[in-house]
Amino acid sequence: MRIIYSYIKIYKGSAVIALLLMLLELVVELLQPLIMGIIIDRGVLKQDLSAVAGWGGLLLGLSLLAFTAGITNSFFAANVSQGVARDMREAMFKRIQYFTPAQLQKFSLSTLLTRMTSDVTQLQSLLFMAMRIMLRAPLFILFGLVMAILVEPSLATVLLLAVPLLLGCMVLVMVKGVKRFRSVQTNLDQVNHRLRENLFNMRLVKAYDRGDFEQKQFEEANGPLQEANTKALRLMEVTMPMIMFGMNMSLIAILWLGSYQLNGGEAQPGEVVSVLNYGMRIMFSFGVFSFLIMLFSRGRASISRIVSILEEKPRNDGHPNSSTYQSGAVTFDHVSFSYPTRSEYPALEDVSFTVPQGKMFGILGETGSGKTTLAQLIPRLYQPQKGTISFGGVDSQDIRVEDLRDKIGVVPQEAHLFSGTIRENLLWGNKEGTEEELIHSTKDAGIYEFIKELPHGFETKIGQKGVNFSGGQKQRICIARALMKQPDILVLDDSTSALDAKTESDILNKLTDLPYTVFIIAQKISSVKEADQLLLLHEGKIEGVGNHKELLANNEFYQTLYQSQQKKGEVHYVENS
Ligand SMILES: Nc1ncnc2c1ncn2[C@@H]1O[C@H](COP(=O)(O)OP(=O)(O)OP(=O)(O)O)[C@@H](O)[C@H]1O
Repeated sequence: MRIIYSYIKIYKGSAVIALLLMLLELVVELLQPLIMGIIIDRGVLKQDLSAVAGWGGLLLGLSLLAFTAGITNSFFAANVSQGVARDMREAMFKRIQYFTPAQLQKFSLSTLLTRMTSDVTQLQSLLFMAMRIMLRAPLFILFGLVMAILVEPSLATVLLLAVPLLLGCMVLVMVKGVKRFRSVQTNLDQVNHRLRENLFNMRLVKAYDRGDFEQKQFEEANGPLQEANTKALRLMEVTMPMIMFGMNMSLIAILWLGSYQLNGGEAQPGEVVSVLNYGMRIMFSFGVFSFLIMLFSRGRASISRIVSILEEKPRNDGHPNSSTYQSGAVTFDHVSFSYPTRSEYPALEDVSFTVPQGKMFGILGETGSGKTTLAQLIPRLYQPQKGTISFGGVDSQDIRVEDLRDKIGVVPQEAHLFSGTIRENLLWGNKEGTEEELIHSTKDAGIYEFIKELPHGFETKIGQKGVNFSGGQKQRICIARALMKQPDILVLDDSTSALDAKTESDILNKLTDLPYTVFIIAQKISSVKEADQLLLLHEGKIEGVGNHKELLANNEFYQTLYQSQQKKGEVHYVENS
């Protein structure tokens, strides 16, 4: 809650004005039944028209004041609630940008989306209502009771008995409500998850004609959401009539008791009307209160989901006495790593090697052998549990993560392009990049000729997820994007897999001429054969290090791999070229 308060504090001025205006409305509301009683006793019953006009005028004036206060209160309440919601979305977005992959794995993408949209909207409504009516309803119940006691204590006893009983019921409802509304939001996560996955993979769904299956999956997520919603709202549906019944009974009791007192001359008609009026308004406040409890229960569930994102600790940016990054010479020294979700299984075990600045380092291994894991440790997306990774002799832990990543260009396994133009995508790697650099990078990535032939060249629009380009074209644009950064270290994670052998070999030849340290991960020997050094990985452990010739002569693992790939023809092109 303290975090939420720190966001509200920014709008302290508006929030205080809104609350003061709300209190003004409350005071007027509390005075209205009293004045009505006075009009009846002093004006109507005594047939004193001037008293009716005087007190009636006061009532009208106060109503106008409350009306103006209400409108102004809405304005300030909206200012605070919308401002806080905007700031919170921004803060969450910022925090997510600095999430480590482990933190991203902890919160699924769908839950992040729900939290940043639906949960923040819930909080926004809660804040608005808090400043508009949330405090007014309970305060009216409390002070309405006090006023009723002041007007006619014996009649007010009925309310004094009924109100605490009904309040107790409401608190119980609130406790249950928080749990049920939390379940609504969790189910909403599931619906968003299914929706997102389906929309992102629509082409695959169509190709496999799995529309019906997907529909079923969606219904399986949508059904529980409806059930959770119904369950949460049922609580309100049952509570409201119960409260209304309790309050109506109290009003009947007041009327009954009032008629006795009137007959006995112990109370004035105006006093009975006043207490009855307070009772009716308290009943109305209970109605508002139960709606607010629903909002509050839902809002509380949302707040805890928002806060858990904001409370995630930012990544470790290295030690305070950070050394500066020196060079692209990379050393892994007895590195072992397990993913947080599979801590018992080492994805990498005791991996040691050194790559001098400007050399090409190939990483080979069967699927699941730890190649991508190794690549992710280089820009410090994960931290190894054992061993050290150093750059130019400086421990990566001592280098500020921004400095480190600034020097590393990564082309991930999945070629992802953002919607926008080709130019925008390339400049994403280096927003200050010149036209010359764009041409250079795209030429090195073997995609310049293709872009030049497009009717709009670099200004060609890329559809969502790059739908209007082939897999190989996307891979080459992604390589060019990394080259635009002019990094010291380039990490290509199986990024040439969709290219034909000739294009692949042309690009790799270009890369050898560049002064970068290149890590190239591949499944095929042909993709990495020209590398200065090759690292063979098997189940997270090193099976050998050396160049192609050395490994072919001395390493049994490599020989077997080579022979099996030769049979499939996967190394032929480069062998013969
Ligand atoms: N985020 C993750 N959480 C838990 N385990 C993971 C995660 N990513 C990978 N692994 C596991 O770590 C091991 C190494 O995976 P990695 O992705 O590094 O293999 P790879 O050699 O790159 O495989 P491929 O060639 O198929 O991409 C595998 O057993 C994999 O199941």
